[in-house]
Amino acid sequence: MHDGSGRIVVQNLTKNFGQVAAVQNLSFHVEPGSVTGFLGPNGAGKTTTLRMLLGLVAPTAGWTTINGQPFHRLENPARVVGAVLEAQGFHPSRTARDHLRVYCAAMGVPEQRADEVLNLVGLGSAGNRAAGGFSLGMKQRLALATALLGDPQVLVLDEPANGLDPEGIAWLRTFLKAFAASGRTVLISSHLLAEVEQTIDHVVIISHGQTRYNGPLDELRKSQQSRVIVQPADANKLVTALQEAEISNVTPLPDGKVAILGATVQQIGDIAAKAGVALYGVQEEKADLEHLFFQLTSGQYAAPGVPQGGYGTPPGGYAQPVAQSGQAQPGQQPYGTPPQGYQQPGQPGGWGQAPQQQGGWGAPQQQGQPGTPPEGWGAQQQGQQAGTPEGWAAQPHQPGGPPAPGQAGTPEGWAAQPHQPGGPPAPGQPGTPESWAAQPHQAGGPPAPPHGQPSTPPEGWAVQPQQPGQQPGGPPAPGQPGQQAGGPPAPAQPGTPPEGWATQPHQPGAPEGWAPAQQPGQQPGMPPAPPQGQPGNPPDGRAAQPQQPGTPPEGWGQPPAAPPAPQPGQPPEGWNQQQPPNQQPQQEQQPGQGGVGGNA
Ligand SMILES: Nc1ncnc2c1ncn2[C@@H]1O[C@H](COP(=O)(O)OP(=O)(O)OP(=O)(O)O)[C@@H](O)[C@H]1O
Repeated sequence: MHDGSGRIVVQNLTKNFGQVAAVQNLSFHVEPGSVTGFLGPNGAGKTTTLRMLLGLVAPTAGWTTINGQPFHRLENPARVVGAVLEAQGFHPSRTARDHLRVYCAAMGVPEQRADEVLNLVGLGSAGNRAAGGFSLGMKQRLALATALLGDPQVLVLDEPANGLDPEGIAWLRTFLKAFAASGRTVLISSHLLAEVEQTIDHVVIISHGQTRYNGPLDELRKSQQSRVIVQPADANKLVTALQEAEISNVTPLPDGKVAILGATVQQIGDIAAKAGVALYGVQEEKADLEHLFFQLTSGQYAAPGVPQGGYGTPPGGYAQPVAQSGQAQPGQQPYGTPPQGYQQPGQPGGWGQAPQQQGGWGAPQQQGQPGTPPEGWGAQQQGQQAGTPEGWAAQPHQPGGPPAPGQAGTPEGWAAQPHQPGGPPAPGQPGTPESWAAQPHQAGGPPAPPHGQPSTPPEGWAVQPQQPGQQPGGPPAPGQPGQQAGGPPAPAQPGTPPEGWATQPHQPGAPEGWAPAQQPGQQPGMPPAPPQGQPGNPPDGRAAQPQQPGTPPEGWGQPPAAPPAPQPGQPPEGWNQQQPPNQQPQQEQQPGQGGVGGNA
């Protein structure tokens, strides 16, 4: 259940990689209806922050929510968040259309959605081309198309303009503005303010993992005073006259000119005239946001010669983003026209339009009712979600696996059986399947433990004995580098299953040689089933309750009733002081199940 707000909250977020403090006590909000730029120089901590937001990396401290929920607790993530962290990993020989069809199948959206999003991002005419031959900019578009498949409410894009040509950047700008104008939320990162300046309304600037500015871009602009440079006949006389007029921020320059802050051209002209000083030239220098960006972020890998100071200080404090009101409804705003280069001939409709709601998958997002079990806690514990690609919805998996995208048999790399939740990546890629993003928590499964807090566990989670490889106070054993959240850890050795993954006969869709060590009878995403013949013998820590239609299966207690949506500054739902009833204690999690997949 989530509050449907489209709001992103990052609160006191901290991430240390050993001695490297990648993110330090970062807090900001991103509101729907606007495009927020997440800016900082290389190594500032942007990607790490986004990875924590998407449940790919466990924070050392603090928390993040989308729609009032940690990512791993979103019931239908791909309908809520579309994310692109890197536009890589496409199967090189798979066509763009087939790439998207694979995701359509797993998400349970109609196949024609693949063509819709191809057209939307201007790749309509390239749908039959193998993604391996795509340029970087085309890969960016394909990654964006993948993120849009679920018609998400929130878009999170890491350096989306990377590789785009000027026309592509202009198109992306129009697209994102229209997307936000339809009442949705857009968060884009960049290390170049100039690249996104015309796209964003709000800006969060970080450096060294810390917030330097958070607020409307206009306020940042206004905070910068213009500087007036004059060339007087007598610089000393003018400086004296200006100081007598209480304009004290006056700097004589080596070339005889005078730089003045805090006065208009007209004021300076009047004072000069009164003092009898001729002016041979007057030049007003408008505040340069790029310059300010350097000021705010200088010091972190700053190159020599980076301009320093001179334009006044940025506004004090960190302004809170302003909530938008009177926003347009989704679908109201056209997204503009993609560049001609990738336009699908003969397809005037379908793009230039906001994503349309479509029956079956485009219906308004279901809002759970307080006091009712969250989706997936019904009598049927079917439809557990496979590991989730970036921007994927936690849609029930198709029985028998995803349909073949235009090929006989199963799509390459896909198992012809329900995917194991949190199981090995499917699409035939060693390590990570293309564009897969985190889906740590399985819909309908026991809530995954929230990210750890330093020294104290997240509220609502009892202190559990530390697991091997687990961060102190953190979530269950972290994965290996290259692991996708929701997926298995990357094997340490080729051919060796990662810890917690038993070597088993190869299963279709699973990386060769290893398979999740799932217990017999265990439901995907659920704790081990009670032993046969022992009805009512629930897993440890779960209350035995008679099964009712529409209630959790036998042996499962009622899920906790949803408390009110968290307020800013408050921890998200489920982070209560007490361990919620029926939530699986951390040490009971099965390997590869639930849990945050990123390397903590
Ligand atoms: N898995 C990791 N292990 C160790 N250090 C890491 C890891 N991931 C990130 N870091 C470090 O954390 C810091 C922040 O990195 P991050 O990638 O978040 O920065 P960024 O702002 O996205 O940079 P860029 O603009 O270059 O992409 C860097 O010092 C980086 O080296």
